[in-house]
Amino acid sequence: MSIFDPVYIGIDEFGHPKRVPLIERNMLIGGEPGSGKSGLLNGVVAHAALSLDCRLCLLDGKRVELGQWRKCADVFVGPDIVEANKTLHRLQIMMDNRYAYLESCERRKIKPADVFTAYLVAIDEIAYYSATVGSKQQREEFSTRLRDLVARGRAVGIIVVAATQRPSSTIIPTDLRDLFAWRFAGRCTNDSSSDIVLGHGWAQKGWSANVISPNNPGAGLLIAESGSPELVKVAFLDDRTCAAIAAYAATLRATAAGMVTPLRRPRPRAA
Ligand SMILES: Nc1ncnc2c1ncn2[C@@H]1O[C@H](COP(=O)(O)OP(=O)(O)OP(=O)(O)O)[C@@H](O)[C@H]1O
Repeated sequence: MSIFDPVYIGIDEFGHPKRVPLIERNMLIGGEPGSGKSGLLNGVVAHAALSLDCRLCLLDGKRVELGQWRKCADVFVGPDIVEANKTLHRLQIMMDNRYAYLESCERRKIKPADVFTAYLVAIDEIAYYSATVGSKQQREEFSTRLRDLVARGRAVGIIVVAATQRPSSTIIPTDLRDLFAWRFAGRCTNDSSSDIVLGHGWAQKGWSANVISPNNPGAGLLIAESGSPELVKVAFLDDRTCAAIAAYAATLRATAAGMVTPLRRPRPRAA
């Protein structure tokens, strides 16, 4: 698999597979607790983990939402704001170096099989780092660094996929929201939370994630940069499936890095 391939996320209203291109794009996932955000986030991380042309950087304040992918990741940050800020800073330095390289080659963006690898930066619960833990200064530092990565990372292969169960204007200001090419709103507690994820005015036009049944987790409205929302049901990977994919992806990665010998088929015996 490749991170340049569209990522399978579930099915649309007609039952057709829904795939979204993620390279050179970011994704925002919002919705109330239990609406199915982790399902989508895990599906995206699974695709990236199985893509050897993508490296993973995971931030998860709860540790357990993305914890299973730890063995496939370059970096895993738990509930530690200092580590989270350090990690985003390192990504910014890498981003600047990549831009310097592109400039020197007179190129504008990453291409398949490039000299540098794409990075998926997956964050479960932006609000944990941007509004809950640490000092005001540390939270602001996190928000500023994240905004920079979302704004400038795309062309150099840095893909940010971030989830929040608190879609409010303080957590996701409009100017940050608009930088996410893909936005998914699982069930939201009111029209205004739904608009904060999808964009202002969609609830008034009849597109509100507030009308999604609480008994239908994984269903939500997906919108692309310049499109209209569409109803999708995201795929759900249970714990066992995630663990199995993560173990397989970790072996693939170790094999590609030459750390373990690939399993060979036994040779047929001579007659
Ligand atoms: N696509 C789906 N199909 C069927 N069931 C689902 C789907 N997505 C989620 N669920 C069910 O809903 C439960 C909650 O989903 P999930 O953990 O993804 O929600 P969440 O929005 O991430 O919640 P939280 O914000 O509390 O982390 C899951 O444990 C699962 O049982």
